Formats: sequence, C-alpha cells, structure tokens
Amino acid sequence: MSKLSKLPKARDIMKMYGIRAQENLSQNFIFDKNVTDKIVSKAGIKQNDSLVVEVGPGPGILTRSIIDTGVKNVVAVEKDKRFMSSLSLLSKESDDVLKVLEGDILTTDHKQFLQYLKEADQEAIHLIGNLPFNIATPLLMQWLSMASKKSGIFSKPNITMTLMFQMEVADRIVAAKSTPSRCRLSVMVQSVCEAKRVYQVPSKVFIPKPDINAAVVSLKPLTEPMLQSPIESLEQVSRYFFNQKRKTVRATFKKLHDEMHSLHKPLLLEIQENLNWNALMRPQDISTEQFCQLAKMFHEKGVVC
Ligand SMILES: C[S@@+](CC[C@H](N)C(=O)[O-])C[C@H]1O[C@@H](n2cnc3c(N)ncnc32)[C@H](O)[C@@H]1O
Repeated sequence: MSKLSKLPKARDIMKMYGIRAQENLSQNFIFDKNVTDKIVSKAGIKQNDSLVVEVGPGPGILTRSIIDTGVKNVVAVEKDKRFMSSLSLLSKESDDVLKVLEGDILTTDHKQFLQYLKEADQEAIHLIGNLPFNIATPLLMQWLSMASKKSGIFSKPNITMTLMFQMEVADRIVAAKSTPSRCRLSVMVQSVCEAKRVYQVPSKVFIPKPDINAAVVSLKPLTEPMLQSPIESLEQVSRYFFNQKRKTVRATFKKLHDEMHSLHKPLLLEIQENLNWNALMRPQDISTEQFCQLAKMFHEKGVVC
C-alpha cells in the first residue's frame, strides 16, 4: 500500500481547509482514486521516468496516482493558493518527488520544469492534467506552438501529453477528415501531434458534477514533422477555410481571390494550380497534410489570407 494513502482523503482536505469549488477556476474535482489511477495508466508513466508536469493538482488525488508510479520528479502547477498547504504536505510525504509551483500554467516559465532534466536526458516526460476547461484550448494551442518550434519543455524528445477535455473538444481534437467534428482544432493538433482519445470519463465522477462528460486525450508530438511552415501560417489558412465551412474549396479560393491585394492574385492562382485539389471538397474534407502543404505555399510566397 502506498504511504500516501495515510494522508487525509481529498474530501477531508476540502473540509479541513474550508475549500469550495470555484467556477472561475473551472474546478471540477475527481475524488475517486480508481479513476485517477486509470488516467495515469493511460499516460503510461513508468517508474524512473524523468518528469511529470501536472496542470492544476487541486486537492491532489491525480497527483497521488502520479507519485505512486515511482516517477523521479513531479512538478505540479496550481493557481489556487488555498491548496498550497495540503500540497506541501503531499510534497513532504513524497520525499520531495513532488514540487509545487503556485501560479498560472499559461505563464509559467518552462525553465522551472527543465531544471529537473539532465542535458542529455532521453527519458520520457509527461504533461498531464484534468484541465481547467476554461483554459484547456488556449493551453493546448500554446503547447502546440511550442512543440512546433521545439521550445520550452518541447525542446526535449519523448514527450507525451495526457489531458482531460470536455468530450466535445476531445472529439474535435481527434476528428479525422470528412467526419462531423472535423474543424480547425483537429487540423492544428494533428499537424503537430499524433492524437488519440484514450478514456471516456462520465460527468458523475466530478465534484461538482458538470453538465457534460469528459474524455482523456493522448497527444504525442510527431517524430517526422508534417508542418513545414510556421504554425501561425497554418492557423491563418485553416481559420480562413473553416470560417466558410459550407463553401467548396473552389468558392473559398474565389472569395480569397476577390478579397486579396492585386499583387497577390497571380500568386494565389499559381498556388491553386499547383495544389491540384478536388475543387468540390469542403474544408472538413481537406486532409491535415493538404492544409500543411497549403500553409507552406502561402508562407513561401508571402501570401496572407
Ligand atoms: C478540473 S480541476 C482538477 C483538479 C484536480 N487535478 C482533480 O483532478 O481533481 C482544475 C484545477 O486547475 C486549477 N487551475 C485553474 N486555472 C489554472 C491555471 N491557469 N493554472 C494552473 N492551475 C489552474 C484549478 O484551481 C483546479 O485545481
């Protein structure tokens, strides 16, 4: 039995410190360790893996499941200072495997994670979290951008993200082309990562219970990059196409042509000819590779949407 099991239960922590869930921090807690153990098993964390970064540990049940794997370092970033006392107790009990940072994950300097890795470390790194739903998509976009530029923690190889999203967002992240949930987010994610939905979590496991179910998604940066332009070009191109979701590719190119500066019009026609796409496709039928190809051409020719 884990020595952490001697610590107060999460519900008792909430009572002891008089903590109530705050909606503005998207606090929907999981108190059932069987569920958090399952999330951790989906992450594939192994004993002696170098580092797990957890977003928003809150009362720390998922954190306990992570520590129980025997990983060398866990860095947990929590914005709500009301959890600091119980998390430092957990840190002590973990023999300092757990390091707690009070702050906002969106602005946390990744040097605070990198300090726990050796220069030549090739071991697995995990980013994990029952994400606060109000920052889940902006955080994912930030990490995709960093992964595409190999900056921050993404300068290291062998990173896996195991992240909980609202079910509808998880469906959009993993949606294949020509499926109903396909959108700009699917293209952005799949241009940088391999994405799989690995665990469906019913709303009843959360306290307070949200209106919708959630799902855990596993994301692994591609070893052979598909994106050959800055991710911002892909962002711009895919946004333009998905803003006219019902239009065919031909109609979208025509609209773009009409809106463009006259200097760019010949370049656009050249791009269109080289693409050799089915003009009757709609944005959801365009593959991620095709969007990346388009973004590269736009970037190289200096054309903006
Ligand atoms: C959905 S709860 C999950 C809590 C806990 N991991 C669990 O599974 O029970 C989200 C957690 O993220 C924290 N949080 C919200 N916004 C944050 C931010 N910008 N940076 C870091 N933590 C944040 C909340 O305070 C809360 O503890």
